[in-house]
Amino acid sequence: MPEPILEVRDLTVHFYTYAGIVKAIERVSFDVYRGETFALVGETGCGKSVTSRALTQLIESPGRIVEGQVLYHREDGSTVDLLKLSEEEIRDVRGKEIAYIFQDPHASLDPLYTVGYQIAEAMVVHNTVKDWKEGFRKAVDILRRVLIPDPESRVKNYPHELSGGMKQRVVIGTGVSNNPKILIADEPTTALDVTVQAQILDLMNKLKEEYNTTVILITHNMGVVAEMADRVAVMYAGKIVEIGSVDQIFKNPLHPYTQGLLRAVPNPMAKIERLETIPGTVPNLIEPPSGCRFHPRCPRVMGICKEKVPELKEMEPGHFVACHLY
Ligand SMILES: Nc1ncnc2c1ncn2[C@@H]1O[C@H](COP(=O)(O)OP(=O)(O)OP(=O)(O)O)[C@@H](O)[C@H]1O
Repeated sequence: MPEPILEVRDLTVHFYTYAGIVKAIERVSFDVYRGETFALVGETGCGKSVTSRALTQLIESPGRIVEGQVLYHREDGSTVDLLKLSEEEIRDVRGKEIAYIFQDPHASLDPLYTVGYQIAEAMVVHNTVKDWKEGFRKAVDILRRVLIPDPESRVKNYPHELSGGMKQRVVIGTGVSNNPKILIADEPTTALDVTVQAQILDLMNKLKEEYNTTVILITHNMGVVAEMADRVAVMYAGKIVEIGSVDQIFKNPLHPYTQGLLRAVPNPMAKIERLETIPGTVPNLIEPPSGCRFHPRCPRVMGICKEKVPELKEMEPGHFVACHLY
């Protein structure tokens, strides 16, 4: 049996805005297993980023409500609910045990400091090195680890002296500097050129193998999922509609939304019929559709879909779907 490192239960995030309450994610539940790459996929605005940020209390808007549980199982056998930790405790978890890589490397690095300083700082702040001197020495090793050529001189560069791909390598290096147990990568390659994207994905796979890090990958790109992930959760309008292994999702997608997503990408593994698009647009999350949130766009909609919210059901071992068809 795979061992969960995270158990997310009924995670809900609402934002109070002038226009109304945005129900960004609603009772989202999933497990992440130790050492796997778990992908969260779905269209823009479906709640991938909110979910990943909520895991470590990174939702900072003043009018937000966060409910549910995020159980984190440490290697020593202890378990904590990350949503219950104090600000100081969760700050220590972030960066040390659970690190983030965000989409835009330009925004993740401070233009005023050298890359060596920024990598060293991540270690000094969390006391994983004894002083700045050790931090700078390790920063060179980290640049080497993320395959930056000539790390001894690059460590003294400012971010503007590096290409986009190199910057994202530095961001990844900062992320892994404290050997985190979980790395949360939110669209880590979206802002980069296609050729550089492949290199960054290769690098992440290599680091994951080397350090047995668990990776949570946020992406809207099913091609990236096929290449990187072990398991996948498909999100639609703030709900998880399907969870399964990459094979289950690509070879036997059950939810009409998952089937639509796969049709939208060239996908040699899928056996499904190819239609061109999913008609319609993503719903407004202030007044989401009743019942199944996908029903207004669903080609197989039935009467019950408008009335009843479908729960996730296990259709084969490890393959869950929330759809009234099943
Ligand atoms: N601070 C906020 N206040 C109000 N609504 C918000 C806030 N942050 C996010 N949302 C809303 O929550 C929903 C989910 O957003 P989220 O960023 O998680 O989507 P996403 O799937 O990650 O999209 P993308 O791929 O574009 O990043 C969206 O409707 C978004 O507008």
